[in-house]
Amino acid sequence: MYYFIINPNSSSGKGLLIWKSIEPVLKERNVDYHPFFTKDRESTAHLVKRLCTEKAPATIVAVGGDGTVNDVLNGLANFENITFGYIPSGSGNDLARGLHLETDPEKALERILSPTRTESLRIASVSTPAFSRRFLVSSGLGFDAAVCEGALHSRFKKFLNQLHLGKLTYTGIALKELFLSHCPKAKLILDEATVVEVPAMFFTAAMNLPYEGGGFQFCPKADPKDDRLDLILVEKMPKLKILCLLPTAFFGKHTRFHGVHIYTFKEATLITERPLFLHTDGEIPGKTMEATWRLLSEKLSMILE
Ligand SMILES: Nc1ncnc2c1ncn2[C@@H]1O[C@H](COP(=O)(O)OP(=O)(O)OP(=O)(O)O)[C@@H](O)[C@H]1O
Repeated sequence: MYYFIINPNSSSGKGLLIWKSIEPVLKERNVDYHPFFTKDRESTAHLVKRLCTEKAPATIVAVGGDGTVNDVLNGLANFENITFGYIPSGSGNDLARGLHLETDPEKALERILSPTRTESLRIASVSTPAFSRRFLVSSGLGFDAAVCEGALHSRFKKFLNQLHLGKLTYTGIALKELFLSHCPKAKLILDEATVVEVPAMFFTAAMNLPYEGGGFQFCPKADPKDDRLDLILVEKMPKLKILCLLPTAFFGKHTRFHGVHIYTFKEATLITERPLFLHTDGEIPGKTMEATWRLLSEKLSMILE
């Protein structure tokens, strides 16, 4: 049985249009399926948890952006009896980019119905004193999360999405945040062994896949099939230098800049001198002064081709 979890409002309504274009294929092919439309983060996770416990074995298919996948991931249980498929309909689409997934909805559906490659992917979590969330793509603290927070409330996002220029939302907000950003003192502890003191931190992101923020290849070697997470830490640097650095990150060439550090780890804790926004796959669960990222033992069986 296929359970489709559809965020109709992903990418300003594109999710619903995509669903309307693929549902006739399911009917035509007499596929056993059940659609659910999401409302918000909590109810999606709750629904997925119920499906995993009551309906497994099953294939759960998310139709939405990276945030919708994150909401589904946070409800998943009974991993060994669940197969996961994804039809991308977001504006950032870093999950699809990182896994080289098909983005054409009908072709993506075809792959899910007749898969030729399903792989076990590592998933990760972030814990703060106030909350915990799983993530599949990345989770960051500082500038990248402030950009996500800005995009969630952007008046221009809908307009730009309609012009298929959703990525520009992030670029515009990134420029604004760059000039507003204050870089706090921070301490990074890697695998309970290495301590890195950072006099002024621009942002830090733990990454399971190479891209975040709509195509920034911040950790080019991040791989959800290996046993480690990658982490990028960018120190405070002149704003002009950041403006030169960010475009190079689209090609993963930013790592040559002085002040950019890449680490790999199984567990890392970041402590900052004041609360900063934290994101998980582009969604903002809150602000925190302390975050611990770690790889989880559960593996997600995901249809890739
Ligand atoms: N029916 C709904 N209406 C409005 N918002 C919803 C609905 N269902 C879920 N959401 C919210 O949408 C968020 C996820 O959006 P998603 O990331 O999938 O799309 P997007 O923001 O358009 O894409 P991207 O992250 O790629 O920019 C969820 O965290 C949830 O809070």
